[in-house]
This record gives sequence, structure tokens and C-alpha cells, in this order.
Amino acid sequence: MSQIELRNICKKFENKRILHHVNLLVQEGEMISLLGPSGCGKTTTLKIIAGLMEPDAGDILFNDTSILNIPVEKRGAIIVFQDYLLFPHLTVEENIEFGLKMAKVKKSKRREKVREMIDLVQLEGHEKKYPKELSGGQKQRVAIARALAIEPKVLLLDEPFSNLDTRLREIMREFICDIQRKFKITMILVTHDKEEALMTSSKIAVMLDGEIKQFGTPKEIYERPVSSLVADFFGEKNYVDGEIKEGIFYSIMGSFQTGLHKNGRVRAMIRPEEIEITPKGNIAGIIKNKTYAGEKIYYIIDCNGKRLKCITNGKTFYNIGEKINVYINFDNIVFFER
Ligand SMILES: Nc1ncnc2c1ncn2[C@@H]1O[C@H](COP(=O)(O)OP(=O)(O)OP(=O)(O)O)[C@@H](O)[C@H]1O
Repeated sequence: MSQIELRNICKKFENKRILHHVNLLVQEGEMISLLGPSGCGKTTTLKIIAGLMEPDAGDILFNDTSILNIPVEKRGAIIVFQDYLLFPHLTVEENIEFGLKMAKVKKSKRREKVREMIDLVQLEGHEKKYPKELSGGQKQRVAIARALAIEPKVLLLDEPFSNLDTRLREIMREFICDIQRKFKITMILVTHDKEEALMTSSKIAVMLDGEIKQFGTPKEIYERPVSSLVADFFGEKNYVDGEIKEGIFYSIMGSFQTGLHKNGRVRAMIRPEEIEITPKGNIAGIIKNKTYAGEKIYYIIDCNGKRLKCITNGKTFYNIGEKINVYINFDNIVFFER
């Protein structure tokens, strides 16, 4: 297993900047997510780590040793792609055996390893089938078995769950986390699904527009995003501009004690679920819109001219036009400097 370090990786395609000074440190045996919207450079980063693409600048180190000049087959980093890329003319066991054959592993050893992998990914009885005879989840397990068979130092998963339905996604997500824990393999999971990243990884690197904007634990990223760009990636937010003077936040909605000791112009980030409709609220408002979604209700509330999105559990109903009070605990609110 390897620690992976990316140092100032840059990449351009046709003069368009794709990766811009990407720095990342993944500890040995850790599973992290590279999270970002489509086209932000995630797959390019994986390909550069695996050696399928050259960076224009920067370095990649496995256990403190540069691997830039090490050819793909010797790096020990394997990518499992979104569409699995199984060989259609090979059976399940031949697909799994493929890398071992390439590495000239002896036949008896290959057989043993294939058996072990089939057991691991629970594909007993499917050994002689061809990829077209398998379900999406089974194909994915073959792809993972094929990758693990050659005992890579680093496993790179590119949107591994995106072709699976919701139920299978959950099963495969757990399966991959189990494998990661069992083999303590260093893994990078590329995803654009924030929940997937929050649920599976010890750390998340949020990539936007070819740059890593924040790298931290799921809790840090969710609760303390470094910018509104990162915060927006984790769902809808309310932003309220104002100023903090001696701990008090002054805004269009009123003035509120914050417990902060800085002064200056700020932008408060208020999550819809942090707004509570209650008679004991500290801000008066009027319900402007309401969307019923079963166990949740989404409201738009006007508070002194500022419209706030609010999510409640579906237990209490308010009508459009109704005057209410909302409570926001400004001690727990994230403030960005402006
Ligand atoms: N070989 C290439 N030649 C030219 N442009 C490329 C090449 N590979 C990728 N790109 C461009 O680089 C950008 C980043 O692509 P990349 O596949 O890394 O994004 P991504 O974050 O993985 O996106 P997705 O989630 O949609 O797979 C895109 O604009 C893409 O069109």
C-alpha cells in the first residue's frame, strides 16, 4: 500500500487549463473522495496518477518517491472506470485472470488467485459467464476483482456507482468500504455525488474548475466550508450579507449576537434546515411559498425583505401569507469574509 502525494500538478488541453496546481496527500491505507461537478478535472487527475496521462508540470510521489518516470504497468495504481471496461470476449474468470497473465504469474498461482477473488466478490456460479450475461452490479464486481487480483498499491475508482440503481448503489458502496477496510488499500473515489463522498471517505477533496478548493474530513467540509463555492456544492443555502461589529451581526433581517470576535463585512451562510419556525423565534416573517414533499415541507419565508429557504419536517403546516417567527441560532452560523 502506498501514500500518494500530488505536488503542483498542472494540465492543459489545447491551451485550456484543466488542472491548476493540484496538491493532495492521501495517507497509506486511507480512502478519500475527489468530489466535484462534471468536467472539473477528476478523471484527468486519476489518469495522471495511474500513468495513463502525463502532467504538464508537478510531481507524483508514492511513499515519498517520484513515480513520474515509472511506466503504467509498474506503478501499481489501477483505475476502475465507470463503464468497467471488461473484455467482452473473456469470461468472468478470464477477465479476473487477465492482469495476472500479463504479469506472467504461474498458472497454478493464477487459478488460486482467481478463486480467491471470485469468493471475495461473491460471484460463485458466474465464473463461465461473459460480461453481457451479467447485471450492472456483477460487472462492477468483476472489474473490482480484476483490479484487486494484481494486488495494486493504489486503487482509483472513477464514478464506480453511477451506472447502478439506488439499492445496488448502497450495496456496492458498503461492499467497497468493506474491501477497503479489509485490505487497507489506499483508495481514491471520484464522484460528483456529495452524499456518496460524505458517507464513504475519511477525507474529501472538493475540486472545482481544476483546483482543489478544500481538503478535509466530511464534518469539516460540511460544517466549515472555506467558501460559498464549496458550501453551494453541498446543497441549497441562504446567504445574508451584513457586518459584524463587536460580536453583533447587523443585516437587513435585524441584528443578532454571534459570539464572534472579529469585525468587518461578512456573508452569513444559513442552511435551510437551520431555520426553525417557532413562536419563540428571533425574526418575524411571512410564508411566501410552500412545497409539500412528504416527510419534508419546503417554505420560502420573507424576513424583512430577505427571502429565506427553510426545510421543516412535515408535522406542522403553515399557510401562504401566514405571519410566523423563525429562530436562527447565529452562534452556529458560518460567516465568510466579504
Ligand atoms: N484527452 C482530452 N483532450 C482534450 N480535452 C480533454 C481530454 N480529456 C479531458 N478533457 C477535458 O478536460 C476537462 C476535464 O475532464 P475530466 O474527464 O477530467 O472531468 P471530470 O471531472 O472527470 O468530469 P466527469 O465527472 O464528467 O467525468 C473536460 O472539459 C474535458 O472535456
